[in-house]
Amino acid sequence: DRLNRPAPFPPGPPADLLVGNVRTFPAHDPHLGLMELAKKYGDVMYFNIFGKSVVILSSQTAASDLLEKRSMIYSSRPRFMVHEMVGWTDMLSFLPYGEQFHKQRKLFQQAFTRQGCLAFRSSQLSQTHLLLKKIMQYPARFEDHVRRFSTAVIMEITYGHKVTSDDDPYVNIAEETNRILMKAGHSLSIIDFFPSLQYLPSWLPGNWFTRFAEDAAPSIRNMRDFPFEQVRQQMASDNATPSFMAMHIEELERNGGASLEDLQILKVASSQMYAAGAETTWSTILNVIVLLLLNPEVQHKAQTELDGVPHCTTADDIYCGMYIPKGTTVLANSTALAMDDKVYSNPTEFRPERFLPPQSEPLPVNISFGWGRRMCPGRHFADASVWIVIASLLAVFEIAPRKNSMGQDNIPDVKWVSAITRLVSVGLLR
Ligand code: HEM
Repeated sequence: DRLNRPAPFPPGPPADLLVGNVRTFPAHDPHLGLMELAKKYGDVMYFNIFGKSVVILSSQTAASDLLEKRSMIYSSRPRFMVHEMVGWTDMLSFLPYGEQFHKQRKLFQQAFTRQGCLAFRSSQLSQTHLLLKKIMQYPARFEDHVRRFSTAVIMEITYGHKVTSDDDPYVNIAEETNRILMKAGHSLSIIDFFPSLQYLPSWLPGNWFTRFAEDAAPSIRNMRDFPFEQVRQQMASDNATPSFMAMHIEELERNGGASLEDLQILKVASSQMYAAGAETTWSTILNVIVLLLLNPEVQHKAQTELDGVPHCTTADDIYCGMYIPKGTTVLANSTALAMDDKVYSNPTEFRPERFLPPQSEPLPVNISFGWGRRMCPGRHFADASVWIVIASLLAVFEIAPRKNSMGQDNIPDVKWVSAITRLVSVGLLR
């Protein structure tokens, strides 16, 4: 096999005979473990996990060279069996590079251009006002208010639905889907390596994925069908509020009618909006609040960005003399990129002015929003949500720890947990 390879694999820890790097791939806090390993093995590291190739990129140069400049062949996604079992493979985030990917991505790109996002500004502003009011009334529950803000904005722009109560059917359905998404995760599980395990009966101990798939499928169908039916009914009775879904249905009808396939793609793309846009936005806002509160001791613990969403290659490639085979899972480790002291001076220090002249350190746009043809299509919208909320909070409130009975600052013990993003664990700030 080694003789047939056009170049050696990138360097990486030694592999065991059958299982490859299963023992040497960091299992806990992989973003930190991989950052350590990169010091020894370099910016482009190779792992073999049960025969599957995984490449970890640990510098902005390598990530940009491959995921941006060669995005023609680095823009697919690895297959996740758990997603296939719950019927989730048609969601843009998980689609392999190809026709379906282009169709769905186009819906996002049409709606979320820098200019197009202005249509959503009034919803972002009115929800921000509501957020400020809620924080004023119940400051101890600010995490709940921020979560509610992100969800409400997404529901309003996607379906034209205004969230008015804590027991909102759209929110309940969306939170149920979020729970499923968090459980399914973005990482490979044992059935990705041994797909036949999916056919084992669900009662078998350890076979959580079959039971999970059975439980999750109805919620996912509901998340797609319920809001769609509501918008269709509102459009039929002429009282639909402008939204991503209504806008695309109108456009399809103007262009000669919507086929069942068009409508299915639209339903899936709309339901993806909550999955991709809610937690990412609230965790970014909460992390900034916590950084402002705790500055300067603990900031290095926070990672507002995703730990990285895996890409997958669709052709063999050679990079700097290293062979990266077709079908390799390629992941840029955001933590290693953000903490690179060749790019950022004292990277663990929370110093936002580092991005302004005279230092003008590079903005971490790709670290936060991803790369090449898979870069986050909601980035202009998300950027505006975070900016409006943080600027408004700073204008109205002072973010400071509460005092204890002795009048001293009660510094909370903040922990970050891994979900879609790494986020402040809910409840710890109360
Ligand atoms: C602060 C908030 C957000 C952050 C940090 C964020 C970050 C990301 C990242 C890192 C990716 C993966 C890119 C890659 O594979 O290279 C992604 C994908 C995606 N994001 Fe966002 N995002 C945010 C908000 C949003 C919002 C509000 C929406 C929708 C309105 C959205 C829609 C999507 C979609 C649909 C994808 C999948 C794209 C694809 O696979 O082609 N995101 N996002």
